[in-house]
Amino acid sequence: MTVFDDDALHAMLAGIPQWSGDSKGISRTVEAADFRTAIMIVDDVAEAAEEANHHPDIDIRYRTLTFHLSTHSAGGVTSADVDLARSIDAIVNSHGATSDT
Ligand SMILES: C[C@H](O)[C@H](O)[C@H]1CNC2=NC(N)=NC(=O)C2=N1
Repeated sequence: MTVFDDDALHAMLAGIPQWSGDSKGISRTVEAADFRTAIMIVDDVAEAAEEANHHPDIDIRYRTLTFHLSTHSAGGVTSADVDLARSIDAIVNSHGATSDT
């Protein structure tokens, strides 16, 4: 899988504006209504990750979740990360969570 260089990544990030990062990895932090909702989001993301065979690193702090995406095997950010970012955005939206800014 092709790793995005800085220019390509910058262009990709324009399509997933809630994500930021660099060529090593991208991340997004969200805040859920409560801890249970945060864990439900993690559970749904786990399903999406298994389906895609592509897995995020997830940091859980009470109701704040941070998702980190990179393609370990490729050593950078690839289209698999951008695809999973879009899936995570949809899941987060479906649970009414918002970006923690
Ligand atoms: C064997 C299996 O396909 C690999 O280990 C997959 C699983 N999930 C993965 N997830 C991520 N983020 N990067 C990978 O390189 C990766 N590799």
